[in-house]
Amino acid sequence: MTEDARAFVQLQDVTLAYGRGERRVAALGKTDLSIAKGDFVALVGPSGCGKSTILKLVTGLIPASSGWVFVAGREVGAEPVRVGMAFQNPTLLPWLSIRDNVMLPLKIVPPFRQEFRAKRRGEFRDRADALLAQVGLSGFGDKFPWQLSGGMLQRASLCRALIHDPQLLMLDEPFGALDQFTREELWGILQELWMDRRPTVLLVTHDLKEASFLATRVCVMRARPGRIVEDSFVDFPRPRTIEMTYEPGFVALTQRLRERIVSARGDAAAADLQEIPA
Ligand SMILES: Nc1ncnc2c1ncn2[C@@H]1O[C@H](COP(=O)(O)OP(=O)(O)OP(=O)(O)O)[C@@H](O)[C@H]1O
Repeated sequence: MTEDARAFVQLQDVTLAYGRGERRVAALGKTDLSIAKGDFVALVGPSGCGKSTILKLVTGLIPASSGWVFVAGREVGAEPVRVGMAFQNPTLLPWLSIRDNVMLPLKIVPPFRQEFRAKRRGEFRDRADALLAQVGLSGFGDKFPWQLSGGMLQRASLCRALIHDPQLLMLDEPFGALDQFTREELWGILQELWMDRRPTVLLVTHDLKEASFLATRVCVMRARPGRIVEDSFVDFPRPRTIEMTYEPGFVALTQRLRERIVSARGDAAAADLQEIPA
């Protein structure tokens, strides 16, 4: 094992199988992935190729079947790392106001939790309101989740993911349930938040335009077993705009990613056929 000292997240020779015996599913074949601090990496690929599995391994939710996962220079789980998460479903607590939902990580995560009682009506409240304003939700802090639209809830969910200045931001299809206009608006907001704070981001998405707009690197995966088959740098200047997504270079990138995914699907199907005895 050789650890990459510059990497903030590193998967080395990692494999992951769910279940045992007849129920065993080889979700991730031998995988290496190195992500520098402050990088924004998107994982794309067909359903079931192991994208969410990589997120779970990096957050330490599941242990690797073999290999090593390092975060911040230590084996995952050895040292607490501040992680922020957002999913397709915003999962805000219905009985809390939007502001209290956003402040939730400050109540739970050290070192903030020790100061929560003292600062919840002052500094922490201001911090939540400033973030809500940055995503266009000024004045909505006292509302409850049922009073907001899907796009507004997802903005609040991004605030909750970022309130405790996470070192790692894990996003699993955060905009998957939104209409195209709201989604594009939120790409701009997420890009701005990332440029301001520079957490290390891992984004899982099925939307190749979203991956190319937001990420500095796009990793294409294939299924059965899951592996990374291509790792592309995206060097369009920032801040990126929606207009840029219609430019030839951008369109060519998304087309190439699409072709790579389609051909990887073919490879996977061929691998499956080889595994079936004649
Ligand atoms: N808890 C589990 N138990 C058994 N198999 C699982 C479990 N979680 C995932 N799998 C299987 O592991 C493989 C990879 O799943 P994973 O959720 O990582 O894929 P994904 O690329 O995120 O898929 P999607 O794009 O559909 O969300 C799939 O074949 C899936 O069915």
